[in-house]
Order: sequence, then structure tokens, then C-alpha cells
Amino acid sequence: MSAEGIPAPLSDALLRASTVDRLLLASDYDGCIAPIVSRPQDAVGLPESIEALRAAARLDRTAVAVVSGRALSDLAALSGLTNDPITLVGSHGSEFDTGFGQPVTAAQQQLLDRIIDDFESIAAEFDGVTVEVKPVSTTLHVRNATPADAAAALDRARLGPARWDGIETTEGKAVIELAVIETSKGRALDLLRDRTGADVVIYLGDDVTDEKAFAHLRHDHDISIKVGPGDTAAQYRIGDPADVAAVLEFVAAHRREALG
Ligand SMILES: O=P(O)(O)OC[C@H]1O[C@H](O[C@H]2O[C@H](CO)[C@@H](O)[C@H](O)[C@H]2O)[C@H](O)[C@@H](O)[C@@H]1O
Repeated sequence: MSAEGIPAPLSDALLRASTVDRLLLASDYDGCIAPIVSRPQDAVGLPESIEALRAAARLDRTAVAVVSGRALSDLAALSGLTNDPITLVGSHGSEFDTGFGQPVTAAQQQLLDRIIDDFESIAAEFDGVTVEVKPVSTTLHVRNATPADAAAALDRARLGPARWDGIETTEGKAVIELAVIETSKGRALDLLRDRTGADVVIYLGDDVTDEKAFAHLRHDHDISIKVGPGDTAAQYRIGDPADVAAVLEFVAAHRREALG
């Protein structure tokens, strides 16, 4: 989608947002900035999106953030957005550059270790099932398993560790993820809004955890954009990461123009 291809109601809203005093432009990473790929470690951001985020971040009174389910260190390495005035938030909104709001307790760490052990034994049973360990959660990936093995592995997780006390379960794109703390991209956006004094927040997301972010937006003036199919509370919808690049480029260009 080129800038001309952005649906008119969305481009009108983006044009209005470009003129506000303080703007926060924020996006999810996987499925938005980076196309979905088989191996999580190969998810590189589209160059057009990375450049548009950088261009927006260079503008006055314009804050830019990427809010991801990934570990913060992983997000930084994959996006390459480490030397830019861009805020990276990992672990589904819980991991800022200042660390976690509350440190993980010894009991929570033990719980995380039990989940990791359990997930590793599930992964050992099914070809193509892998485990991604993060600071406060662990993800079971089934994208590369047969449909039958994927379903069986997910069921094992749902009926096993997902039922333990103190676990927050999130199901995403060919993954189930168990966290030992409560996570919320919505709370992360609230915090970023407060920190930056943003009058308007634009947020793009494609997955289940992004719904928590959409739910925290103020639909009378913020802009929520769902990427791809699926139920959503977002106001607008676009198709894929190439469309995300078009939206980010559109915002960066019109914001620059509006600021003169
Ligand atoms: O909040 P996000 O930035 O969207 O992160 C959500 C999860 O993304 C990653 O998994 C997803 O992308 C992988 C690479 O394209 C894909 O292989 C996998 O099937 C997707 O679910 C990441 O690996 C997870 O840790 C994130 O929670």
C-alpha cells in the first residue's frame, strides 16, 4: 500500500494527528514492523518502517516507541533501534530501559524455571516445537510443527503449566506464552503518554496482546490501527507490515510538514 492507498478515514485522522502539539507514535514489533517469519530470531524490521520511525523521532515534540512481547534485549538487537531517541519496551509492556516495575521474586523465578522445564519437555516430544525463554515469561512456538503436533503441544501447555497458580497466559500467532507477572501494553502506553505529555497517541498492533493497548486508547482522539485479520477493538484496519511502513512514512512526512 502506498500513501495514496491508506483508507481515507484513516489518512484524515492521521493528518489531524500530525498537527497536534505533542504526538506519540507507537507500534508493536512482530507482525507490524517485522513481517512474521518461521524462526523468531530472523524477524528483521522492514527498512522503510525502521527509517520512518527514525525520521519521526528526529522531529520536535514527537515521541516514538516500539512496544513488543519480546525480551527488551532481543527487541533492541533485532530492530537495531539502539542509538535512536526511540523508546523500546519489551516483555509485553513490562520491560523498560529502567528495568521492570517490580523485580521478579525468588518464588516467581522458580515458577518461571518450572515452566521452562515443562515447555522443554513438550518441545522434545514434538518436531518443530521450540521454546523462547524471556525474563518474565516463556513462549512455546509451534509454527514449524505439523498442524496435529502444534495442536497437541498447545493443549499440553494449556492443560499443564497454564493452569498453575500465578501464571498469566497469552495465546498469540502460533504461540502460547506463560508469564509470572501481569503484563499490559496498555499500561505501558499510559506511562509513555504521561512521560511524553502526548496529546494524541497513534498505536499499531497485530496480535492479541495489542488489544490491551487498543483498550487504553481514547477513541475520541487517539488512533488505534489493527494490522491484519481478527477481532479487534481498534478503530482502523490495514493489511500487513508493508501497510504499516506506508502509515509510518505518511505520519513522519506530514508531521514534518505540519511542524514547518
Ligand atoms: O508483541 P510483538 O512484538 O508482536 O511480539 C509477539 C511475539 O512475537 C514473536 O513471535 C511471533 O513472531 C515470530 C517471528 O515472526 C513467529 O515465528 C511467531 O510464530 C510469532 O508468534 C516472538 O517470538 C514472541 O516472543 C513475542 O511474544
